[in-house]
Amino acid sequence: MTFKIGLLGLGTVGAGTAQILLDSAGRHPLLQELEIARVGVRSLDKPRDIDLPADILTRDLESIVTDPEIDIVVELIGGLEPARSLMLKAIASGKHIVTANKAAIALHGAEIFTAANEKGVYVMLEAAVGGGIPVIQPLKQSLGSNRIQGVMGIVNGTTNYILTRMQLEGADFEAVLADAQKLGYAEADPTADVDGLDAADKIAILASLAFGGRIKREQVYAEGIRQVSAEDIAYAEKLGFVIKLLAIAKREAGPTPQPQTEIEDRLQLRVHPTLVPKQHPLANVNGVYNAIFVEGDPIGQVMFYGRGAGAGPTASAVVADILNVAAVLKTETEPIPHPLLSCSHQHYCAIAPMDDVVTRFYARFLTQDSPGVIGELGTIFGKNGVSLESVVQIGMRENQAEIVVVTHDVKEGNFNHALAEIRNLEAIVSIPSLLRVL
Ligand SMILES: NC(=O)C1=CN([C@@H]2O[C@H](COP(=O)(O)OP(=O)(O)OC[C@H]3O[C@@H](n4cnc5c(N)ncnc54)[C@H](OP(=O)(O)O)[C@@H]3O)[C@@H](O)[C@H]2O)C=CC1
Ligand SMILES: N[C@@H](CC=O)C(=O)O
Ligand code: NA
Repeated sequence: MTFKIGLLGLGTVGAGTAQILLDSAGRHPLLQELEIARVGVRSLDKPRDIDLPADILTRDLESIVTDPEIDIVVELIGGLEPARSLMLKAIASGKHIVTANKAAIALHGAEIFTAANEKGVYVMLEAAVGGGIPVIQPLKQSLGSNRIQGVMGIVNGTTNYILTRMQLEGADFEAVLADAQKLGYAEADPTADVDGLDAADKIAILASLAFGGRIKREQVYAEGIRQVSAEDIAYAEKLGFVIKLLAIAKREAGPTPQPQTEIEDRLQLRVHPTLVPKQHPLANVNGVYNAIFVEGDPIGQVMFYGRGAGAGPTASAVVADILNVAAVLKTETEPIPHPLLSCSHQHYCAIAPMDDVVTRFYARFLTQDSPGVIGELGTIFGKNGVSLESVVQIGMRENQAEIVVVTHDVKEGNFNHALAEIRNLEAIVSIPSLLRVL
């Protein structure tokens, strides 16, 4: 039996995928039944390292997604359009989809999965989160018996690379970003990565799978790493933390669900730089590596670690998805959505507003060097129900006292009330940093 693949895109991940498909020796035997039938690209003249017959390349991607010969469309062009329309057209033509496109799935997943379920086809997306790290299928299948309490991860390699170098070299964000761009680790337009938008797409997808409901992408709070300074990294280090961009999806403690009832708990969904205790497993995930830390009942804690990007690792996940679909097509005469491969969520998850999120905070204040400032800060925090874990004044910066505070768990709304009052204190010159603490 041969399964015909229509590959949309022959860039980093597309070429990596083609490379695996053309070199099946020593891999799963089912690979020998996969054939790259057609490849859609933007430019036919571009020199390519991959050896494919010229006549299978085309700029007419619509003709691929409607080609009756094609069984599986592999979307690796990226971006929202025409990726979304091409996937929908492929589904309407009865094709199964494999994609690495977290942006299109995070924003248009509901539309795409509804169409796929109506048509009885699969949409597979292992490569969309954590690149080659198996995390989508584990959430769908291997962890299916668990009640998931939280999913939290370092899911953006670019920002982890930048933060790791800032940590090691004591360098500032802008300098490391410029160097990362020169070395090809960060894209020319780094917005989606450094502003946390890529991580927000990914946590929206993970949360949907972990908590069994749809997520409105605009409800994911996203804060990037531009404001993280060398000073904060140094203070964090002294206090026993490293700073990481974490993507967090957490079930807010609610009543234990009764058998047969839907869980109506709210979710926290947020991406922001976070002070992570050095002994936490995520604190030791460095460079371009990604890791996803899951807590479930009864499994407890489990962490998935590896390369979140790059041609080979990402293509590893793409081809695994193709194999999963091919395996199902081989054994089912009439494809019906396989309950562990398809996505049948209907309801939207309730998301807690950020003001209700309970977390610890790190705040750095520059103040006049006058007596009683620490006392005034303490009084305002206390009045607003913010309990302090530590207050340190290590040094002076340009004739101003630098005071660093770490709170105990506090409702974000209460913390913000306290800050509003603190800003009005005469002795406060500025509040250069506010970061959350794990
Ligand atoms: N790169 C990575 O490490 C990772 C990427 N991803 C995701 O994988 C997907 C692909 O990324 P990547 O391989 O890096 O992207 P590239 O930019 O390297 O490749 C994109 C490919 O799509 C083709 N293409 C783009 N737009 C069109 C269009 N409108 N019509 C026809 N062809 C088009 C390009 O054609 P041409 O070659 O002619 O220019 C190119 O072959 C994205 O969704 C990305 O987010 C996910 C995880 C990691
Ligand atoms: N830009 C992403 C790569 C793909 O998901 C990252 O830096 O992690
Ligand atoms: Na993955």
